[in-house]
Amino acid sequence: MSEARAARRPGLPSPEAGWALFLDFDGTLVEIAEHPDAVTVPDALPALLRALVERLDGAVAIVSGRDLAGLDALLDGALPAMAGIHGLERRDGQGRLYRPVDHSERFTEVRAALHEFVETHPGTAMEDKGNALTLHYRGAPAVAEEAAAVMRNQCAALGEEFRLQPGKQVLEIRPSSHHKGTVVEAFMAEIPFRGRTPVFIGDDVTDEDAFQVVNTLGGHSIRVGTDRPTAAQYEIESVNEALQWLTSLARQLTPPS
Ligand SMILES: O=P(O)(O)OC[C@H]1O[C@H](O[C@H]2O[C@H](CO)[C@@H](O)[C@H](O)[C@H]2O)[C@H](O)[C@@H](O)[C@@H]1O
Repeated sequence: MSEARAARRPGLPSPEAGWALFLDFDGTLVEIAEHPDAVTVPDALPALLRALVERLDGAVAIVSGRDLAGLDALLDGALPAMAGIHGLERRDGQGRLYRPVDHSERFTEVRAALHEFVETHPGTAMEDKGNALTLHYRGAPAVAEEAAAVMRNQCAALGEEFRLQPGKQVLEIRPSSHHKGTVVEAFMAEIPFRGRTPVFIGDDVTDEDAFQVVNTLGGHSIRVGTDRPTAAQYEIESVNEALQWLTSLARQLTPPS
């Protein structure tokens, strides 16, 4: 999906008990760090997420590019509903796991090429998620164009079933079949999300697919960051602002009696 600019709305939407809340992870709930393993999860975050799950009758999901195992470890298993690798793995509100495709065997040559690239380009790193291969260059920003050329060539060799997903100093090759927009659609077709108003908060290019689906469904899309055009209807400045808003949301929604 392309990045369309949405009509910007002032402030943020007023909390409603009928919301279904979808949250990106890196750059939204935690600050970006030098390396994926170096993120600091705020001490209060797992408890905040559990409170939101309680207040919204379970209709809260993390929708991330990371894998589920990594997210569970970072968030102390706070949430039943989560999607990892941009929807290539998904756990529903009842804890059922979906892994709709398994293309990991298709990556043998790409894996080898990326191993060679990171060995010869200090500061770069490869993240192997099985169904997606990620090349990080935050530690070597000067190689951005070279990294992009390698990833473009490798992705093209795999064919149209695969797409190259850029992100914050990261490039990822993954199947085109699933993205954050299809994740939101899948959750919204199921209890406890069905019939609610979707609200998505994210920061990166990969979140644009979800913003567009949420806009189409009559929900609220919120981007963390103001540095580029976005399909999101609302913008906030920072992770800190996102966490403060979520904290006030949990306070304003009535706890079950
Ligand atoms: O969809 P998200 O939850 O935002 O995940 C997107 C990617 O996040 C991670 O990479 C990003 O965060 C790292 C830690 O702050 C940072 O070092 C890196 O430069 C960022 O691109 C994660 O490692 C990726 O697998 C996710 O796809």
